[in-house]
Amino acid sequence: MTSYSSQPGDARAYSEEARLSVLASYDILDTPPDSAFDEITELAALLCDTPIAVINFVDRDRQWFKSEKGLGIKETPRDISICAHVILQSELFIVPDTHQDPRFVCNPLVTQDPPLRFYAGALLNSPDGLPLGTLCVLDHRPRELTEKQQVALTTLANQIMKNLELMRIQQEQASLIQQLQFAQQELIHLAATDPLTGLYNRRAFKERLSQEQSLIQRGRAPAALMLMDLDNFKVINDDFGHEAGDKVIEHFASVCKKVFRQADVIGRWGGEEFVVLLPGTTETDACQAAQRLHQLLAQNQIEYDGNTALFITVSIGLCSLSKDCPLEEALRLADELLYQAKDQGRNRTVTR
Ligand SMILES: Nc1nc2c(ncn2[C@@H]2O[C@H](COP(=O)(O)OP(=O)(O)OP(=O)(O)O)[C@@H](O)[C@H]2O)c(=O)[nH]1
Repeated sequence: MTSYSSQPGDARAYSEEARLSVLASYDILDTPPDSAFDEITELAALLCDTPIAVINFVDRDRQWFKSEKGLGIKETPRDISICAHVILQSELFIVPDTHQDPRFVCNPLVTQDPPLRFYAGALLNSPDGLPLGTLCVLDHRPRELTEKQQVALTTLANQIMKNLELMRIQQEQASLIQQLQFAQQELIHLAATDPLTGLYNRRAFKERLSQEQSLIQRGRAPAALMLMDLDNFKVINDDFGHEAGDKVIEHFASVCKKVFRQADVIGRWGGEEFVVLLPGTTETDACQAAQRLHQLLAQNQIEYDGNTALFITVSIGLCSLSKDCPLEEALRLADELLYQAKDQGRNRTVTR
């Protein structure tokens, strides 16, 4: 770690890495112009009666100007920065005539035409005392600042830091609000999701179903509704254990996700019972989707425990959700049709 100290005898000593890390925490470097800062440079130039005023931050290898009046550049290398000297001081830094100061007489900003002859910089100190940059005023002629002008420059520098602090707090608040919104979305998602399958849970599915019914009552095309129950599921649990049963449920959910369309809503009704809402779908079309599901289940075995292959089948009751057959009636009907499918030997879809 580099430890910078100003001139021998100057008390100011700090870790340059710590200073740079505090500067980075304000996230101010390379930000667009901001009238809140431009107004301060304007005021500094006015109060100190100088043609040039600058708010700058001293980065690792450069000084970057957040706001400048009368200079016409956005940054300079740090090695020709006068402000880089200021951050090694603890007071207001004034160079009445750069031509008389051996530290700056060869500085390109001083030898250029027109030269910078006068410099006064007030430190921008972080709350824990680390110098981040300066508010400085410059002139093309040698001169002094009155005591009042010195107080004004220092006060404006303090105002800049208060402004920066406020901006940082606002950024932190915005980021906290974003995190809260994200967590809220996550909670809403979790509250609506069955943890084992990632499908809608019964409560969320019912809510979606009611929405669909309201839309249908207002003229939207009827939807199809399927109630599905895995066949002889108890045997799987009994023969292979609950873990195998859970694996089967996950497998069934993933096959459903492949079979049904994006617009269809698949839910876990409870245990080994599932529901699907197919908006704007006729019973005939829904029946074809159900047949695809039966086929895909027949074609895809479930590998369990390395050497066990399980096949599953499902029984389905399928009906329409329409103006004439509202929600509760449709659910009752689908349940009745599902039982018929079981009675007729399972692994089938029964419609009215
Ligand atoms: N592993 C596991 N088993 C579950 C879960 N939910 C319900 N079950 C079990 O699923 C089995 C359902 O059995 P039954 O209602 O007799 O139905 P079935 O064996 O599928 O027979 P049919 O429906 O007549 O074909 C019960 O043993 C439940 O304990 C679950 O989340 N995981």
